[in-house]
Amino acid sequence: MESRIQRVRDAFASGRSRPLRFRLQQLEALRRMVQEREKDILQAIGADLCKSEFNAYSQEVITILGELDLVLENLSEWVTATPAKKNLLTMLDEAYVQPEPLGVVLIIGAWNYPFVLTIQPLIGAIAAGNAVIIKPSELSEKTAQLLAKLLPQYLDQELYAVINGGIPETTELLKQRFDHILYTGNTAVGRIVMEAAAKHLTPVTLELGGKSPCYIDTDCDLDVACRRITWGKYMNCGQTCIAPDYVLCEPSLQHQIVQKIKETVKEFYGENIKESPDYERIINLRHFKRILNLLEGQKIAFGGETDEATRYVAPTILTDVDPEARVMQEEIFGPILPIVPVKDADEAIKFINSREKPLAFYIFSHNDKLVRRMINSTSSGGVTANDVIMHFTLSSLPFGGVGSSGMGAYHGKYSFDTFSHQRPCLLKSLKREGANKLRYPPNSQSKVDWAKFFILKRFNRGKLGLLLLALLGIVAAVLLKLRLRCPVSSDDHRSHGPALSLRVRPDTTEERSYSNSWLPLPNYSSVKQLMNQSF
Ligand SMILES: NC(=O)c1ccc[n+]([C@@H]2O[C@H](COP(=O)([O-])OP(=O)(O)OC[C@H]3O[C@@H](n4cnc5c(N)ncnc54)[C@H](O)[C@@H]3O)[C@@H](O)[C@H]2O)c1
Ligand SMILES: O=CCCCCCCCCCCCCCCCCCCCCC(=O)O
Repeated sequence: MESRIQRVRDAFASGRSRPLRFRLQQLEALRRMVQEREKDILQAIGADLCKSEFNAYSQEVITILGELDLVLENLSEWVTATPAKKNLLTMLDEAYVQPEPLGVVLIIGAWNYPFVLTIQPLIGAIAAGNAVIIKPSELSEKTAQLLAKLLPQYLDQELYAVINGGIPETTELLKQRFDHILYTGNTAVGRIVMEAAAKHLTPVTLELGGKSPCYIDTDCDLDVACRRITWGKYMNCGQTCIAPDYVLCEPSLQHQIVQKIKETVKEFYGENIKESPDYERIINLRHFKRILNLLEGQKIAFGGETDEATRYVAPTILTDVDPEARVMQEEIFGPILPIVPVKDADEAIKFINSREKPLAFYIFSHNDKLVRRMINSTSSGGVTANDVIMHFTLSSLPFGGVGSSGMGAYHGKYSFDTFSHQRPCLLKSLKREGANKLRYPPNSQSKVDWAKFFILKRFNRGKLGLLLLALLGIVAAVLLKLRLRCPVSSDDHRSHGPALSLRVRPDTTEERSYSNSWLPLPNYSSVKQLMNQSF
């Protein structure tokens, strides 16, 4: 494994992943791969998650094609250095921020959207000029195998490698040094990844999970709310990181919500849900049993049927759920929707804030003020009002968690930024050494005053800076002229001195040794008077 990673590192060191043209070529090749091998991709996802080709295409492939289009269209702009604002000290220099690749990036994917969760970060990492190692989830085995087969056929084989394996391989992988790790998966493993990364001081982006609450207000179109919640909760059999985990609502709404979701489930999946091509299955037996355990002792208002042989769990709703119940302690990641009654929106806010910060928060209400109040009084990775999941699809929004739901973000330009170092560059000339004496020892109050002026002074309008510089130039010229006409001795260069007291060319060797950057230094307070409050 070490030698495999070393090959990727050597390829990065060759510098060929950096030029814009190369990055665009690789991304175009990736797009070709998705288009030419679409059938294989849909079949692999389908086999892993019992997913129809339509669902695999709309939930995974569309996102990737959209991301590729966006990056190919904008990358030339993103790689361009951004000029930085300058202060008086650097007015004549060049200052800019240049994004540069980080190096070798490790992407660890999860099984629930096995294509999107590896390829979307890969797009960002390539766009930013990095070399990449991808470790797909071993639980979505078919997609993992397909990625290992396809990517080398389309991308530079040395720069971008797929390493497959389970916990032992990932553990081994995490012992190596990377320049960034993006991990998607559960919070417990997120800690393991961060700990391993800390040994090498490797920065991490952790895309984790959590219990995403959904508040339904009484002032709300319940029909629409329940349709959207049904879609987002039962899509992929509830195995979506940003699925609404549970509903908070006033007790009077509970019954109506159950009825409306029940009707929608029938509309979406038909009388026999098991037969519906749109309804997926639980990934494996371990997760199936875990979900079954969550039902124990709960009031099932709808659904609840299960079939171990096919890992089928029906769309299920639990009512009057006790906040202390097990189903309210861990992320459900399955098609079970608990409803926890709360008195009002304030109680819902308190409830949310008393728990770990979720990955998503959903609010359904006609009341725009309430929506904004709830957003402002809670914290979560992302928020969508009057819908669910959809913030994931907007690549102009950063996607990521906060607190225990993760750190860092990606998607669109945010991916590019995540995998880039924003390198500050200041290009000075070797001229104007005279002016630089202000920062060289020995220091004095006058120098401090000047430094304060140059660094702290704020100007209301941009052009005033230039005007000030011109004015300073004039002042310096006048002072220089004065000095030439009447050289005055100042024996204490640390004193403030009277107005317009001037430094003279040093006489002693000792003085010369620190003064070879000699220039007249006007007294700050006198010049300040000249400039005074006009800026
Ligand atoms: N924030 C997001 O974008 C996002 C997306 C999808 C899933 N998730 C979250 O992920 C969780 C579900 O995924 P999962 O964790 O079951 O996926 P998983 O089992 O596929 O694990 C994720 C990755 O971690 C690796 N891994 C597992 N155990 C490990 C260990 N002990 N040491 C090192 N590596 C290890 C796996 O090989 C895999 O590549 C949920 O909590 C869900 O909310 C988050
Ligand atoms: O587990 C974590 C990763 C989550 C991945 C989730 C992927 C989900 C992708 C969903 C894609 C849905 C695509 C639907 C596209 C068509 C929708 C058209 C809606 C029009 C809406 C118009 C409006 O005004 O709202």
